[in-house]
Amino acid sequence: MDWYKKWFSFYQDDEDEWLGPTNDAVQSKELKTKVTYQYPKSSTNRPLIEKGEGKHIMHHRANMKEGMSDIRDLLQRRHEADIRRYEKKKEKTSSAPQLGPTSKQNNQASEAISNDVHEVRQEKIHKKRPFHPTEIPSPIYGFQRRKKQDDIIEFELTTFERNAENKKLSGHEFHDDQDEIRETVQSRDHSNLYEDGQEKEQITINQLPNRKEKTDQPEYSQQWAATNSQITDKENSLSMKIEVQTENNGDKSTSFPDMIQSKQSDFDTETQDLSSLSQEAIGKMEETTPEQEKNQEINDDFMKAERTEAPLLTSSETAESGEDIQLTEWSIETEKPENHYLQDVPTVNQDSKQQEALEFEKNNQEPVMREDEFAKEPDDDLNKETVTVEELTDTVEIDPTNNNMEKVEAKEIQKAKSMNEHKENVAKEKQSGKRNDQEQATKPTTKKHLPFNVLMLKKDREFLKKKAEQQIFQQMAAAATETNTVEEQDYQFPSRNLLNKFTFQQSNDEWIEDQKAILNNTLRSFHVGAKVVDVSVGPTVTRFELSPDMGVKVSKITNLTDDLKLSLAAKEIRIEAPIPGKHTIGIEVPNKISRPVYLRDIIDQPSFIDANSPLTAALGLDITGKPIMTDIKKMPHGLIAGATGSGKSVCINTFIISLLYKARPEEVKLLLIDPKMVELSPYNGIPHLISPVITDVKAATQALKWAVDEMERRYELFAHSGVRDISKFNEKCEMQEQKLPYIVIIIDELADLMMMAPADVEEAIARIAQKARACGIHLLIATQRPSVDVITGLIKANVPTRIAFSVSSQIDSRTIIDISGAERLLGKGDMLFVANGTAKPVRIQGAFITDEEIEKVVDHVRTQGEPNYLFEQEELIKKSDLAENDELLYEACEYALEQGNISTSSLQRHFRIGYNRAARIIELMEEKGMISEAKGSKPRDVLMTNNDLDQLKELL
Ligand SMILES: Nc1ncnc2c1ncn2[C@@H]1O[C@H](COP(=O)(O)OP(=O)(O)OP(=O)(O)O)[C@@H](O)[C@H]1O
Repeated sequence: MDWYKKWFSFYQDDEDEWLGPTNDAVQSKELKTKVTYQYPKSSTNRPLIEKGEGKHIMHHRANMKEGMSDIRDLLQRRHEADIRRYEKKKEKTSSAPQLGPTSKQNNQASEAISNDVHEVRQEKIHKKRPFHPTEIPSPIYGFQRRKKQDDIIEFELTTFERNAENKKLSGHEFHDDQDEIRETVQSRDHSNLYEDGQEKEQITINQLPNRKEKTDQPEYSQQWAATNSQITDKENSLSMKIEVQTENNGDKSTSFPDMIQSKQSDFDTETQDLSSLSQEAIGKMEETTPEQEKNQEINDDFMKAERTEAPLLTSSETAESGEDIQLTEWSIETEKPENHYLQDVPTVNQDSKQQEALEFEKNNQEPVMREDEFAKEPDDDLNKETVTVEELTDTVEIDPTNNNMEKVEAKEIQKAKSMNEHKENVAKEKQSGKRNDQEQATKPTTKKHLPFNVLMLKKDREFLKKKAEQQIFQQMAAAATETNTVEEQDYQFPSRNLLNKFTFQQSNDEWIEDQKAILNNTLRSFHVGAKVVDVSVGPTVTRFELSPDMGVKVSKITNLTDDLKLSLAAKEIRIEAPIPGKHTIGIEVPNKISRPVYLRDIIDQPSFIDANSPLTAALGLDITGKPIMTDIKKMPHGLIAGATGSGKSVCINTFIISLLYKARPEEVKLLLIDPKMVELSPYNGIPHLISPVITDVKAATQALKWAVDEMERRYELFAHSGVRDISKFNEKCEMQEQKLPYIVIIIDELADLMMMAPADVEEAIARIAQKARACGIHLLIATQRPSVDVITGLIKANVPTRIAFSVSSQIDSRTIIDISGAERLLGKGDMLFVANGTAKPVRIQGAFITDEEIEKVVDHVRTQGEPNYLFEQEELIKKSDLAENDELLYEACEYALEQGNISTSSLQRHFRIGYNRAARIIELMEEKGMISEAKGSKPRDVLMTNNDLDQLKELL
């Protein structure tokens, strides 16, 4: 058997794949192979080399050695050729620069040699693939590199560009046709793709009416319905294929020229395109069926269609591009009677449907995009479409078998679905974009505007803020314009006859003479040299003016207050020593019969009528009977304080009614805050109001904050306008509607506000009192508790005008007007008025107004216009609640709902916040009824539901 082994081993070197019986020689070779190609020791996983591969490598090595010797020879020859060429060149430079035939031959020979060498080298190098330690083979692809996607994309892009160019040249609406077919098929549910073939047939019939039904081939319809969008892509691919075949054949025969001509006369070109597309889609679908025989038949059909293309092209002479060829050939195939798959299919509403498709196409035409921008800026969807076309082309040609076809079709279905979704999105975007066609027309290119500065600097923020505020001011001015113009035209001041007028004539001459005599006698009895020189009879008080002798101290007289009071038998006397501007000391004795002061008495006065300021307010009559009125602009803020029942509310009413008699709604706006809820409520609905009368303390606080913001806005406006105050600003305004109204904020009871939110209220009042004068915002604060915790030093220091009604103690009087005297007032409108800039108070009997009078005036004013409220109380309350809430409140509630219970410590841990904040959040949650009360050391129960959480989210 040795000869047999020798003979066998002789062939073993050449037969790489031979695996014969084992012998020593073979084993030794295999061992050598293993030793030679053992991988270096490392932790890296290496692919195993099988025995057969080792033999391959050995064989390649042997071949490589031979190849290397060849390469060496070729290199040597090439080197020699180079040397000869170099010498030739040298000779040329020295002699005539002409290339003789020999040099050309040499060059050609050398190039041929070099090419041979290069080929051989490439071949050998390709065969040789030595192990490279740094190169880790892929577990899937091994050493073979994965095909780069870029190449595919490049190819696809070039294909797309070519298609786009062809479309541009042909002017056909092929893309729209595809879209239409795709959209009609997309309306079907893709989830039942492989369930009922009959249903899919119906889909095909309904959506593409000119397509012929084929009931004996349900799988074709299934594929058609499943690959709705890919059908058109396949059409493209097949058309491309047929184009190539057409070019190669060069022989284009006409199988059905008559039928083509008849159909061309029936439909226009675009309709034919549409029908041909859909028909070809079915043809394509049929081509992708699992039956190979039918595939062959379909291929035959395509070949026939290809042959029928030639006369149409030659006759029309308009189809210049490949796309045209493609479209036309599908239209021919649609009507082809030889296609036995389509013979029995009836035509359903062909004319009407095609007409609809044509109209739809015309309506959605975008010639500018198609002609100019289509080729320049290809859409992504078109790109994707082209991708699918190429992919489908490959799959159709490569996988003719049934199993492969099914797999490919499944992949195609997935791709088609994804592409359909993309198409839908693109279609929606296009529809929305069509609304702004004109705007887009002004933008020839869709270049993105890239901001050069992406950081928002502080300067930028300030600029934007100022810009926004200016816009707000302009909007406010515009809003005021609308309301003011109407109000100015319609507003009429209330008549003075709406107020009661009483004539009170009473002679107290005897009583005055008696009181005068009593005073003189009393002073004489106390050995004080002074006598009554003048008597001033006021509405409630008569003032006797004493003129002290020389050397008599004023204090001597003032110390006799109680003695005089006793002798006069007066309820209360007040000594004003000395009377400002006089050499006399006044002793104010209450009248025996006091006379009320009505508002009409003040309003009827020429001084009030002639007053220019819209903020003129009537106060009352002084001791001498002189009407006293004040200008709120000059106050500029007032504090009204007095005991209960002293007449504060009446005083405020007279202020408001006076303003209604002097100011138009566009001139003065009122912000009424009435925690007592009943004092100022009659004024609801008048056009002078900024908001309805605010009765809630929280809303009042927010309203004061709004006033502060308004003050700040106005000052910024003045700064922009270059004026210092509101009067100058209003003078500068050319139009009435641009003028700013004065704002009078009246708080009837400050004590309530100070009890609820002392810090916020005091801060707001202080800020308004400090700055708001120039911007036309004025405060009138009334309180019945003139204690230092209500009228704080901060408020007092910024409210210069004080009105003190009767108080119970001298301390309260000092709190209000910094001097005593208010404790000696008689009440019922008896007041001490300390005007801005004056040190001495003036005793005034405040004007009185009845509720009926108020009602009449308010009714009249209400008829003059509707109020234009800037905000409602509810909004303010909501805002206040929001301000009180913590930012983490909602998240904390959510967390509590998830956990089922909540505690301060768990909030601290979860949100990483401090104890104070966590405890405040817990309190807020408890206050809102979200969680239970404290249960000692145990966590609180959660009482809220998901609905509560949703409501809380809406509120926040
Ligand atoms: N100027 C006035 N002339 C005559 N009577 C007056 C005058 N002012 C108040 N009165 C009388 O005093 C009463 C109480 O007045 P008013 O309600 O203004 O007091 P008040 O200080 O507001 O009390 P409260 O703080 O409790 O509301 C009025 O009903 C009225 O009869």
